[in-house]
Amino acid sequence: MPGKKGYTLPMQSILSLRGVSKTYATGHSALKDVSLDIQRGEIFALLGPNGAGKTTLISIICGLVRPSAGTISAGGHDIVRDWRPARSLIGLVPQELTTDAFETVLATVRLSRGLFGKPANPALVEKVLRDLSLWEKRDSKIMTLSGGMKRRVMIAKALSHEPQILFLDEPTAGVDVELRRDMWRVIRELRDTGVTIILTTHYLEEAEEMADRIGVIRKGELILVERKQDLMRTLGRKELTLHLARPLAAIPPALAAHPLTLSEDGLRLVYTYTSATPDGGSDAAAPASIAPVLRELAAAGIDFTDLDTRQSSLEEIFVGLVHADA
Ligand SMILES: Nc1ncnc2c1ncn2[C@@H]1O[C@H](COP(=O)(O)OP(=O)(O)OP(=O)(O)O)[C@@H](O)[C@H]1O
Repeated sequence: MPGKKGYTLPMQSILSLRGVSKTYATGHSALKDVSLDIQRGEIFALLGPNGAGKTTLISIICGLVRPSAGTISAGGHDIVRDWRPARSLIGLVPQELTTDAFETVLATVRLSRGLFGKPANPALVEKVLRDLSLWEKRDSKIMTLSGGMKRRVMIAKALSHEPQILFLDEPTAGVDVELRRDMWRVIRELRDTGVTIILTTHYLEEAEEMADRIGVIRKGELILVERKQDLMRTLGRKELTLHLARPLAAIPPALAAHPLTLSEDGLRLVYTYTSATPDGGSDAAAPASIAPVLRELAAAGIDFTDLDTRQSSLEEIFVGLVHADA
């Protein structure tokens, strides 16, 4: 994040990747020269189509897969040279449930803490379970829990050793809408306690709803990292639809310079524009960009009875990015 004088403030970055690449034994190049800084306390969403390299990236950071090149530091510790302190800062909630189904909630979360070599801390385990609304279920066997509860157990396990950075790999895959909202609330609350969150998701709505910043990965390359608002503002397109008072046979030549399309029945004119301003400034300037076309419509004698506007969703932006020259 640029400081007042425009230089970066390394103190704020809790995770730092430099030139990370991974070529699997098959010769497949799954990650190509990825550099990224994650700021303390942010929610970062990593988006990419299937096979883009998201799980590979997370697995490398969590020490499960060795990078072929590059360096990664967590909290200032190199994850290879200094793996123990680096690893203790990181919690991982994997896609698959890997917990023993016959174990109770409490036992499995306690055990996870022990696996990290941390001394028993019943008060902390209780707090984690309470925060995730699992305390009432502490003596239930995992297999008796609902899908949403099982996911919470996975989060509780990852939090049991007090990580500062939490990776969530597809936290709401296959979860119904209500549970997804519930999970979003849980994740936000975690962030509010100071945990830095990095999540991968196929649900664009999830990134749109939750993320402070978004990284898009395609074929192993991190093709874009942006604050969500900036992404939506600079790549988002707006559409102004004018409902005409009288049908038009064609767009008058005087208006040919504008990006206008006419519906087949000649009753709707659609004007597409971006809301970005030349200086990357605020949206306040955006409506000005429709003024000239409205003036010229009036001058051409085209009346309209109604108008509406819509802004593209993150989904549309993402599809555009991932499929551009793919
Ligand atoms: N152990 C491995 N050996 C060889 N190739 C692998 C291995 N693991 C992953 N790959 C390949 O690397 C590429 C990236 O896989 P990865 O699992 O990181 O993608 P992803 O973005 O997480 O996808 P998804 O969204 O489907 O989980 C894929 O082409 C995959 O087939």
